[in-house]
Amino acid sequence: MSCAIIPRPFLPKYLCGYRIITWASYVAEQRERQLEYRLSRNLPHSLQDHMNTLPASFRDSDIARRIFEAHIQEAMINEPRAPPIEIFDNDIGDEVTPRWEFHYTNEMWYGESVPPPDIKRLESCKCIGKCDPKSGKCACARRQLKWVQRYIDADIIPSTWPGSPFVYDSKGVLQRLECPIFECNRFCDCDDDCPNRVVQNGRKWPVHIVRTEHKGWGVSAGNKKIPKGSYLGIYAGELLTEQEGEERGRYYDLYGRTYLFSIDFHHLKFDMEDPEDWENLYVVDAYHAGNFSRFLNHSCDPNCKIFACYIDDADVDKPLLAVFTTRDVEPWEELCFSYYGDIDEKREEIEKAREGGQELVRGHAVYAQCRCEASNCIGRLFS
Ligand SMILES: C[S@@+](CC[C@H](N)C(=O)[O-])C[C@H]1O[C@@H](n2cnc3c(N)ncnc32)[C@H](O)[C@@H]1O
Repeated sequence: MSCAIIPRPFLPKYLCGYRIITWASYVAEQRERQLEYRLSRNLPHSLQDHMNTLPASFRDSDIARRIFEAHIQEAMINEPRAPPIEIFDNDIGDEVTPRWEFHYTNEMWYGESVPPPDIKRLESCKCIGKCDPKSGKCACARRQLKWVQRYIDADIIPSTWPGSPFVYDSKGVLQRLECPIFECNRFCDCDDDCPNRVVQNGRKWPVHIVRTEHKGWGVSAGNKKIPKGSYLGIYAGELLTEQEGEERGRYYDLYGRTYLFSIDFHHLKFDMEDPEDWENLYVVDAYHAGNFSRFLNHSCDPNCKIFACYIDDADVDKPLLAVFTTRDVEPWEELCFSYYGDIDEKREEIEKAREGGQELVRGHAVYAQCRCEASNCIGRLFS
């Protein structure tokens, strides 16, 4: 614990009547303040409302497409190195833009009864410049290693690992494709270009929103190959309690389209005697608010995955959902993740049910035929 900052009462110091402000005193004060965060009840909707009053001929015009792209660009203010996102005209279907039904945002919007980010309990490192994960002194490296170790103990990942305790290499490429990610945070002493700051520094790879043949809108890579382990963006949206997610889910199921993501990562169940007893606390809903990642379709042979990523909230139940590639992606290839999490586990579950004479088919519109076209497709969505 020698490097972790442990919150303690902070007593300001004075010199000749002037208050002395140091980085340590600044951090101590900031910890006592509430981090500004967005409330889902304040989601803007005037642009969508306005567009929806205009005739369909305008909404289906190139001007509408440009307005949508400008709306996206506006939300990219915290991603200075992110290439612009185009709504790609690939001549599939009639829609020129996605429906004007959501606010484009890269942020999380907190729903009713969701606690604000817990910054008081954040552990932070005291590294100078870039963190040296092998020094043994970096509190963030030690915290990451502690979680990696739990995966090793649970036999989920091999115990031999030639890399550093961080899950990223020195260029910010994700090396460990199984564990949650613990990045350095706002109270760490290290620089902004520390190799343990990737998600917080934003997307760098080009992606586009495209029409697909059978799955509505989707996301494709741009004109560059994207290497395995590259960060693409967070699955942004409203952070809701499980109860609210369930209520909304009932409508989405009937409607046949859902943007709900349950925060039920493996590591959250580690302390449970029986993981079946575990109860989900939060979900992310990208229906009314979200970014390009709300258009990521499901594939039974995915090239992306969503990882739990912790930055400025010490509450382990409220990670950011960070999308990374899990293999090299060709230029213009569609980007997809598995809506089932571990698709092989799901495949086994379906096989077992079939052997037992059961079919896991449910009634609502959302349990549709999977159109991912993978050779090992399991056949249905959300079954
Ligand atoms: C998170 S949204 C993805 C974006 C969506 N395609 C759109 O146009 O907004 C999830 C919905 O996309 C469709 N979808 C995603 N993956 C699919 C697949 N493999 N096969 C068929 N439909 C899919 C389903 O309607 C699903 O409810």
